[in-house]
Amino acid sequence: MTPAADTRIPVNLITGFLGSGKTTLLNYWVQQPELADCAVLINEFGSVGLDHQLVKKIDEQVMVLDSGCICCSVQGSLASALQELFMKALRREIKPFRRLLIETTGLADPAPVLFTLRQDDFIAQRYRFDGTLTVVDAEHIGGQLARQYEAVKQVALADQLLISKQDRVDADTLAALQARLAQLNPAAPQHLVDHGQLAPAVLDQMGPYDQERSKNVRQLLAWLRSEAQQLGLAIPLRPVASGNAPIGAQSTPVSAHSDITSFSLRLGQPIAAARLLAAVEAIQAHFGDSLLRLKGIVQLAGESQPLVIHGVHGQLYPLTTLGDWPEGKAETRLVFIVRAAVREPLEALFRDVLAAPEPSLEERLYAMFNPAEQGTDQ
Ligand SMILES: Nc1nc2c(ncn2[C@@H]2O[C@H](COP(=O)(O)OP(=O)(O)OP(=O)(O)O)[C@@H](O)[C@H]2O)c(=O)[nH]1
Repeated sequence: MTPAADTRIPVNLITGFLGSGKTTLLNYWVQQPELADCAVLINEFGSVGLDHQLVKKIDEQVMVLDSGCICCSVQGSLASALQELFMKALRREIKPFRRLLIETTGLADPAPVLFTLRQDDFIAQRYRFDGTLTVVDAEHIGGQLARQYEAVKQVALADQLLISKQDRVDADTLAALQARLAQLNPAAPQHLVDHGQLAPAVLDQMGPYDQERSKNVRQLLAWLRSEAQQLGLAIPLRPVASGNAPIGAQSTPVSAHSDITSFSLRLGQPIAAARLLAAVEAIQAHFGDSLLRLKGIVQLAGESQPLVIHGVHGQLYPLTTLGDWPEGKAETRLVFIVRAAVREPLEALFRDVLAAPEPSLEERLYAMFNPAEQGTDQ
């Protein structure tokens, strides 16, 4: 079939490690007129989905798949979600869409998702895979490539590499990163993305998806495995996919990312800004690299608007405002993605610092003039 005669809906995967900037890019894209007729499917790691609340244009075109990570436990749910979207558009329950963007979890392996798109007959007849865009965090990717096999695979399987957070690194670091990415994936063009801003025209440079290249995926994966073994990276075991669980159904969380876990906190009372920052600083200081990601919606004392908090490893980003409270409910909802080994002590420390009484003025002055004594009590 020639590309022009192919009327199937193009599907793009937007992948990239935890906190790399996928939702920020999607937020920009869903507001661009060129992408007015696209649908978005967001998959999240963890029990509490937040990303779909953070994509500004929340309407029926944005669908969340939160029953697990699509690369491991919920390939059946992915197939159901794709079917449901298609049937809803057919019944005019949602606007017909001409492109589908799937945001994977930050830990996803793109390969099984590609497999689902090709193997399910219903889907293969209605959707065509149109390539993977991998968002790469200029500041953190070096450490992620060294420690996480998922990050290496996301880069290696990309059709286009989108480098975010260039503002956080110097020119030499950026040049070294670009050379490293070219070494890992010489075929993928690289684009710089500034706070999510990238012209959606990159999507036109994708297709037609190179069938020859996709045949080489197996070869590429075999090469990656041997590279990873040499580098001493843990290769996640791939579990058997569970059946056709409906979207949002509670399925037993089977995950290939077994050394990583998530937990969430909901707090009904407003939090003092100083307490929240102290709690975040404490877990960042004590658990460093084991804290992969923190994100959430926060109800700060004295603030009527919801605020969005983002942390990636030891980095905390400036708080931003969100228009409305999700589901009209004012409460703090925080999601942590951490190495399983530290989950309990990290959660306990966070709760303890959050619940601690406000320091007195004397204590604050003392801490200010004796900074060396800070953080040495653990
Ligand atoms: N300085 C800077 N910050 C950025 C840039 N792009 C994204 N961010 C920030 O990085 C943080 C994480 O961005 P997200 O878009 O939520 O990342 P994500 O990949 O969707 O995260 P997960 O879904 O948890 O994997 C947010 O605070 C963003 O504002 C950028 O180009 N520069």
